[in-house]
Order: sequence, then structure tokens, then C-alpha cells
Amino acid sequence: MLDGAEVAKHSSRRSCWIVINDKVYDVTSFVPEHPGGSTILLKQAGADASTEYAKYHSPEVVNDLPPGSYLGDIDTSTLDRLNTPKGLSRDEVQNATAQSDEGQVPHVTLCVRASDFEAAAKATLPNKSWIYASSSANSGQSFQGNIDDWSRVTFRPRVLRNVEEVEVGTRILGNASRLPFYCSPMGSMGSIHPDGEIEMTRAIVQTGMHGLMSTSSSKTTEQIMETYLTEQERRSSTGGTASKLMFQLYLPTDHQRSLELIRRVKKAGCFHSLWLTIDTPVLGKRTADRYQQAQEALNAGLAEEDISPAAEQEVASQGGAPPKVSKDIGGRPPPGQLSARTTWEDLAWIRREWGDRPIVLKGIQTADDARLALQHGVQGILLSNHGGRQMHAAPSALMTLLEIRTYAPEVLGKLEVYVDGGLRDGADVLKALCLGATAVGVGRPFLYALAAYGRRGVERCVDGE
Ligand code: HEM
Ligand SMILES: Cc1cc2nc3c(=O)[nH]c(=O)nc-3n(C[C@H](O)[C@H](O)[C@H](O)COP(=O)(O)O)c2cc1C
Repeated sequence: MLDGAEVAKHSSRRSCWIVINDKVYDVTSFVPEHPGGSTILLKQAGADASTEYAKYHSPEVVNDLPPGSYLGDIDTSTLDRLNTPKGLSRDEVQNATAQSDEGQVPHVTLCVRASDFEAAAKATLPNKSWIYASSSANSGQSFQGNIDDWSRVTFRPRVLRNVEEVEVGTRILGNASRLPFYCSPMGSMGSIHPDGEIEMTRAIVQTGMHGLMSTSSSKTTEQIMETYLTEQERRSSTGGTASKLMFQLYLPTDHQRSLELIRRVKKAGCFHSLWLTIDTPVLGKRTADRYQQAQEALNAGLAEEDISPAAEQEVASQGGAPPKVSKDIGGRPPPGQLSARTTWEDLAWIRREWGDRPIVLKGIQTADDARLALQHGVQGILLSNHGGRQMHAAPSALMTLLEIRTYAPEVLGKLEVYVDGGLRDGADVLKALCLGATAVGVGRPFLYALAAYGRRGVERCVDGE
């Protein structure tokens, strides 16, 4: 048992201990490696980081720390001897865990378009969470391109047809879907809503929408599955259409861990397909997050420690872990969680492990890769640039779809083709379907609706009035 007063002494980059769920970890060597930035950990040095941690990570992510990091359990009667996170008073710590109500959140009925939820989310969320949800890579070029490109194409409306009955349902990988769109996978929903993925899963099932769960969820696969099954039972007793859950996979670096993850998802039983994200060999450089982290470091008096070469030398001379500042300049490779070495060859063992249930590649951005996907025996491709969060000058899904129609038309019809990014209106969805998409993914609008109004917001965002 470790005493809080002892833990509190390890409160700098030279020796940084944190408490997560009553366990004490020495994260000194991990601080410069942390993909979410070093500041967020240094702020928690010698403190209880459980609440902040739970917003971003599921309980098992902590197992990615280097061996030997776990030091023992904390004596819970000494928790009050721990440090207060740097840059925050004790009151602020408590407030930071609650949703901010400073802004004016419009009444939910004033959200008439999917894009209206954005302002509501901004008014609701703490700034850090707002930035996490809304930010994009570098100058935001591909993020903006996603939205703008849908307005570049218009319809050629044919008239004098009987449209009294209109059917918008589709099939997603063999499963009927009453809607031609699904909820895109988004990680760390605990930073958006206290119940994060649980609340989103409830909304998904209640609307009869299909939805993807992220590997980076702040809740465990088992918690999500349990919610899905409970909600599904309730929904089916009212005669509603069935939702399907799909799993978004980030392949970990370690092969054994990858195998275990796939086996665990398969064993969970409720995920009918595996969507392998292939556009994230490193985390994109999300500018707004970086500004926010830099400001946070300044507020907490950690800025010099973070960036100064002199500080780096001093730490090294005292035997501490040298901060790897250079990594922070571009994208951040997340240690353990995400393999930068995945290639087309890996699809063979992923297929063997996953069995004959469908596999979709998420993040195809050229006709050439669409053709390769077809050759590699997957069932679907998702044309996506990760909502503009990864590569700065990436094509929008619409542009990739047009490229495929021109240079690899054989892919359409042989593979299911999904698109996502910037879809904010039913008309955008219809354009994608007219151009050959099977269905489309929607990300931020549902996340914003969740932030401002919880599951009711998502339900309204899906069905409107
Ligand atoms: C101690 C063990 C920890 C490990 C192994 C770890 C690992 C990671 C990894 C792999 C990522 C990048 C991928 C992802 O978004 O899931 C990440 C991002 C992040 N982590 Fe951690 N983390 C740890 C602790 C913490 C703690 C204590 C906090 C908060 C106090 C935190 C906050 C964040 C944030 C804010 C991000 C950025 C999310 C984003 O912008 O995508 N992490 N962490
Ligand atoms: C906050 C946030 C988190 C995301 N997390 C993931 C993730 O964990 N895995 C993934 O494959 N894609 C992730 N994405 C990308 C989405 O799945 C999707 O490709 C993108 O959001 C679609 O664009 P849209 O937000 O404009 O609708 C995330 C997107 C956002 C906004």
C-alpha cells in the first residue's frame, strides 16, 4: 500500500507518478511518449488522474504502460494527501468533471438541421472536449473540403414521377437498414458525455440505426455489448427494426495483442463486421489540440519543462527519460495502440482470425487502393479521410468516389462502397447514394447532439420531426 503523501512527491517530469482507479503508476518514461501530449499527464503528476483518464480511455488502456510501471495500490484513506492537478484548484477539478453550463444551449427543438447541433455542443462542452471533437489536421483543408465538396454537385431532378411512397432503406453488409446512414466510430466519447459510448449505443438502438464502435472507446467492448443487448431487447418488444453494431479496428503494434483483440471482438458476438481503419499509421497533427495543450502547459507552469532543450539536457543528466520533443512536431505515433507497419499482406491473417464475417477497409482514398481492396477479398471499402483529422491535403470522399467511377468502375457493384466526411444533410446522403454509395457514415453531428442533449439529441438528429 502506498501513502498519498509519498505519491505526491513524484510530481515532475523527472519522476511522475499518477493514480488511476486506486492503483499507482510510475509514468516517467511514458510522459514524452503519450500520444495525447505530455502536459495532460504532467498536470496529474502526484495526483488522482482517474476522472480525466476515464474521459478518454477504457480501463484496460493503462496496461499499455511499460512493464514495471505499476507500483502498487494506494491506501485510500490517504487520498487527500495527493496533489491537486496542476493549473486547477480543487473546486475547478470538481467543476471540470461536470458539463459546463456557461453558454446558451438552445432548446432541442431549435435544432432543425444536423449542423445546428454544432453550436449547441460548443455551448455545452468544456473547451478541451469541444476542441477534441471539432478539431482537424493542420490548416483544416481536408476538413473544410469534406463539407464544401458536397455542395459542388447538384441534382438533375426528373419530374412527373410517382413519389408518394419513397423507400430510403438499404442493406449494410447483408443486414437490412431502415436508414441509408450509420453512426461513424468515434473514440473517447467519455470526454463528450459522462456516459459516452453507453448513451450513444442506446440512441443507436432506439433509432434503429446501425453503428460502429471504436477501438479507442472510453468504455469496454463488454460494457457496450451489454448495453446493446439490453436496449435491443427493449426495442424489439416494441416492434422496432433491429440495429446492428459493427467494430472499428485499430491494429495494435504487437501481433499477439492484435490477435487477442480480434478474438475478443469476435467472441463478443454482437459485432457483425470488422472495419479496419487504414488511414492512421500515426495520429494526425491536430492544430487546435496542440494550441490547447500548449496553453494548458503555460497555465500549469509546465511550458518550459516541455520544450526547452536545456531542460531536456538537465533531465538526461539526472538519469530521467529524455523528452522526445521532435515527435511532437508532427503526427504522434501512439505506442502500442496503433501499428504503423500494417500492409496489404496483413489482411490474410486478419481474415483467418476473423472468419467469414464481413471486413471493410476504412480510409480508402484512391481508385488504385479501391482496386487492391477488391483483389484482397474484403467485402467493403469506406472512402474516408477520417473527418479531415489525419492527412491535411486528403481528397474528400466525394472526390474519391468520382475517381473510382472514372478509373475503377468495376469496384462499384463488386464491393459495398461507403463514404463519410462532411455529410450534414439528407441531400448530401442522397447525392452519395445516386453516385453509387451503399450507405454513408455520419460522425460529428451525432457527437455534437450527444454532447448537448444526450441520447434524445442523437435521436432527434437522426429522425428530426
Ligand atoms: C497511463 C496510461 C495511459 C496510456 C497507456 C495512454 C495511451 C494513449 C493513447 C494510445 C492515445 C492515442 C489514441 C487514442 O486516442 O486512444 C492517447 C491519447 C490521449 N490520452 Fe492517454 N494514455 C494514458 C493516460 C492518460 C491519462 C491519465 C489521461 C488524462 C489525464 C489521458 C488523456 C489522453 C488524451 C486527452 C488523449 C488525446 C485523445 C485524442 O485527441 O485523440 N491519457 N492516450
Ligand atoms: C471526435 C472524433 C473521434 C474519432 N475517432 C475515430 C476512431 O476512433 N476511429 C476511427 O476509425 N475514426 C474515428 N473518427 C473518424 C470518424 O469515424 C469519421 O470518419 C469522421 O468523423 C466522418 O466525418 P464527419 O465527422 O464530418 O461526419 C473520429 C472522428 C471524430 C470527430
